Amino acid sequence: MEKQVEKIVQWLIEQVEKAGVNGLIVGVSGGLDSAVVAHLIKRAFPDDSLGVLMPIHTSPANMTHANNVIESCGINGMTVDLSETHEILYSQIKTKLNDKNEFREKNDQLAGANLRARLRMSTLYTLATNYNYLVVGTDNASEFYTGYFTKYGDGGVDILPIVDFTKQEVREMAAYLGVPAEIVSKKPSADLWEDQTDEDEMGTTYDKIDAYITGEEIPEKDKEIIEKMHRRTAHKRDPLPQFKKKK
Ligand SMILES: Nc1ncnc2c1ncn2[C@@H]1O[C@H](COP(=O)(O)OP(=O)(O)OC[C@H]2O[C@@H]([n+]3cccc(C(=O)O)c3)[C@H](O)[C@@H]2O)[C@@H](O)[C@H]1O
Ligand SMILES: Nc1ncnc2c1ncn2[C@@H]1O[C@H](COP(=O)(O)OP(=O)(O)OP(=O)(O)O)[C@@H](O)[C@H]1O
Ligand SMILES: [Mg+2]
Repeated sequence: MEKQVEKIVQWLIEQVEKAGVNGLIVGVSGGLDSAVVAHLIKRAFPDDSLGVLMPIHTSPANMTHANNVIESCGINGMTVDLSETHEILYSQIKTKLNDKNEFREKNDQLAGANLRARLRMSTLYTLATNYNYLVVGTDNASEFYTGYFTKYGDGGVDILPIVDFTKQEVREMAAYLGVPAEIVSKKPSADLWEDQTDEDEMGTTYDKIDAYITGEEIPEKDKEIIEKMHRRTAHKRDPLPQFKKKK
């Protein structure tokens, strides 16, 4: 693990040099993936790394976890509360839709949730411009394969240091890096609505996804769920479709 971490840290330094910027920034949620990334970027840039807490009606427990991450790695921290911004923008959009009688209740939760992720992305890029930093993504291999992220939300980033590691590998890396134990053992959640857990929403487990993408056999039912997610989200990984004047 030590070698692996050293390699990632070196890679982060190279990315910053190549881009000609000053450092790195990440959103810190109190979850596992961002805890690992915060620790990694602090190692790469002790004086030029920033972890940003962006609560949107976030639970006190998650805020405590996020603050514990900032403390455990000693990274510079900042909190930008987006609760009111989210409320104002989403209710303005909903008012417009309701005026036209076109508001679709069944898409309400997902639309509001994806807006959270995109407000966080906008906040990170605003800060990145200020400091001349790159925005670091927290996607792991399991999330990337299944497309379990918001396009241009938490998926809207400059570099992906842990995208080649399964959730289990990220958990092992977290323990090695000194991420607080309660975060290492916590259930993965996008916190996009109350009591959301990734595994409930996906209908399969990270253990199964990890096993599948590393070539192990898993039950047919889980294979189908994972392959369906992978197919449905291909557009998030592929280059943008571009109309060409000439073929
Ligand atoms: N074939 C296609 N070609 C090009 N674009 C296509 C497309 N199909 C949809 N689209 C576009 O993509 C949009 C749908 O994608 P997207 O907006 O991402 O939304 P979608 O994939 O529907 O939802 C995001 C999922 O990621 C999960 N998530 C989000 C954020 C964080 C985390 C976490 O683990 O922390 C998880 C969330 O719980 C939810 O299940 C559509 O509204 C449309 O604009
Ligand atoms: N409240 C928040 N404040 C700051 N960033 C956030 C917040 N919520 C989500 N994010 C950003 O969105 C990313 C995607 O969330 P995701 O839940 O996949 O990762 P995580 O919370 O770090 O780990 P886990 O998947 O184990 O919950 C986070 O890693 C973080 O960068
Ligand atoms: Mg989370």
